[in-house]
Amino acid sequence: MTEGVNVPKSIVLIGFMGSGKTTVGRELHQRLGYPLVDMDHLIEQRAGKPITAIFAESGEDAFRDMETALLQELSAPDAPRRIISTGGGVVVRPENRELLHQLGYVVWLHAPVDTILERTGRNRERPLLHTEDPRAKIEALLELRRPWYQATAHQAVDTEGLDSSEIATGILESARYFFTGHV
Ligand SMILES: Nc1ncnc2c1ncn2[C@@H]1O[C@H](COP(=O)(O)OP(=O)(O)O)[C@@H](O)[C@H]1O
Ligand SMILES: O=C(O)C1=C[C@@H](OP(=O)(O)O)[C@@H](O)[C@H](O)C1
Ligand SMILES: [Mg+2]
Repeated sequence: MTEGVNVPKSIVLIGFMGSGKTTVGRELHQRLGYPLVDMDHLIEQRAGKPITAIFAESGEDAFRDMETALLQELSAPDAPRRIISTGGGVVVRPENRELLHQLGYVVWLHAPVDTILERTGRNRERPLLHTEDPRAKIEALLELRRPWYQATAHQAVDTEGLDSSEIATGILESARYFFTGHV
């Protein structure tokens, strides 16, 4: 059997909190019509509570277990082609990085720290940034995670100064080559 024949490749968005994964995922979903899975939203829906409550009541490890279980589910051989928006910490586990890479065309959205700080400051949805010094936390996590984003992604996109429509167009232009094999 030719490798990958029964595993339709999805478009997978990775990157730090506030890089635009949820927003660009919606844009790609609208353009392509592929089903959208926003992992955070699905986890919240299934748990019946927001991520802040999952972290507070069960801890970060329990949330990471939910992410890994969901990635395994999304990797089923009969899965449809999808748009998948991940949470920013999905790359911390090596088994997740492997699963992400197998799932399809992986795009790393990134943005400067000031932009991340501004975008994530708009609400209190991200428990890891409920700290005295969110900038220092962002810088420390970015330092740790950057190599994992880089190693997992097929494409990196600097989102600074671009709106979600422009970002989606850039992704689709490059994804075309990945899916068709033609340059
Ligand atoms: N390219 C962009 N330009 C300006 N604002 C953006 C962009 N992408 C996302 N945002 C805004 O930044 C915030 C975080 O975006 P979101 O899509 O939730 O990021 P993520 O899912 O990566 O954490 C939201 O308020 C969103 O509207
Ligand atoms: O970076 C992280 O570890 C997290 C990112 C969040 O998703 P977004 O990247 O969509 O904000 C969410 O999964 C959770 O708060 C943990
Ligand atoms: Mg998101």
